[in-house]
Formats: sequence, C-alpha cells, structure tokens
Amino acid sequence: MEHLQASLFDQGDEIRQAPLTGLARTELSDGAWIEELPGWLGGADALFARLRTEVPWRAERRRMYERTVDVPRLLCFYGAGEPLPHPALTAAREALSAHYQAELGEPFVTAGLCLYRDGRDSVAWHGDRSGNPRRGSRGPDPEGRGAREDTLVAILSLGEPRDLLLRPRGGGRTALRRPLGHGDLLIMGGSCQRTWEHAVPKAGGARGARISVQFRPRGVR
Ligand SMILES: O=C(O)CCC(=O)C(=O)O
Ligand SMILES: [Fe+2]
Repeated sequence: MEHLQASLFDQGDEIRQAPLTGLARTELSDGAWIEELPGWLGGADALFARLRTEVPWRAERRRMYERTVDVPRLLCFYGAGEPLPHPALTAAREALSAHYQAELGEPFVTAGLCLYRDGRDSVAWHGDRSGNPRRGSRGPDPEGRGAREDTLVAILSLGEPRDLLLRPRGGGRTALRRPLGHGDLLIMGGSCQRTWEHAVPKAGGARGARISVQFRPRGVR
C-alpha cells in the first residue's frame, strides 16, 4: 500500500501515518502560519483508548489571583529523552522531525499530552512562550524560546474533535476555528507563539473526550 508511509502493529491495532507531503499551509499575519493534515493518523481511535487508560494523567493546580484552582484538563509531560507511552507517538515525533528538519533545524524532543475529559475542560488563550522545567525549581522557565524566536509546535489530536481557536495576540480580529480530533495534525509555525494566541474553549453539551499531543523542540513549552 504505497500511500501508507509507516505501519505499526500493536495488539491488533494498526496505526498508520499518511505522508506528510499532504500538509497544506495557511499563512497568517506577522510571519505566523499553520499547516494542516486532517486524518494524518489512521487507527487514531484505538490509540486514544490506549492512551486514555495507560497514561498517568495528572491534575494540576494553579494559583490565580488569590485562589488556587484546578487546571481544567489532565496533563502528562514527557521531557527530552523520556520514553513516550506508545510507539506510535515515537514514530509520529520522528516523522515530524524528519519532515521539518530543514525548516526547524533541530528535532522535536518533548511531548505534552493533555486530556480534555468533556466539554467543561479547556485551555485559555495563550502562546507557548514558556520554557522547560528547571532542575530543582517548580514550574517552567518564565520565558522560553517561543517568546523570542520563530519555532514550531506540532499538535496531534485523538478522540472526539474539539475546536482549536487561533487569533492575533491581544484579540481584535475574528478567530480561526479548527475542529481537531481522530488523528488530525496541525502545526503552528513561524512567529505563531509570539504574535498569535490559541485556545480550546469550553464546549456546551455532552462532549466526548479528546487527547492533544504537542511535540515541541528544546526550550519551548
Ligand atoms: O488542545 C490543544 O490541542 C492545544 C493545547 C495547547 O495549546 C497547549 O497545551 O499548549
Ligand atoms: Fe499551546
């Protein structure tokens, strides 16, 4: 089957990557862009089910003003050199690193996994502008490379689609809306983390769970 680039067999679940040559680019403003390949990963629903049960998901709490509140989604971060929870994710990271070698000049090394349990889970407007955790300190660097340099963040979406919104930093113009799930791939590139923001807003009604896997280079988070 020549349209399939890679194939992994794991307990009967076949996970297939479509060729990354199918990625389509949309230029945004100020040197930001996105590339998209809907349905990049075949077998994504089986991968979703495995990750949902096998990843050691953690709830985080964050100080907001005078209160400490639950972050409304579950997280698991895999730093550089840490084995990923499924070989399909390692294969995805390697394929993305190879494809963007010329543009990025370095590999994707970390994987941030987020679980949106239902429509009440969300992430507020932000750019990936912080850094990786420092040894012996709590939390990421206050400022990472995404705050100063062009970079790439690749998002693989599994499970039920949720909208990823993108808008120029500080709002103003109407946001772009991309429903992402079931193996869809979206890459944010150029100045996207500095000059644009993204969010996954709360969704009304009963919504199924979604897992987002973000691959990033060193020093971006
Ligand atoms: O759910 C998503 O795909 C976006 C997650 C995100 O932007 C982040 O964790 O930085
Ligand atoms: Fe983000």
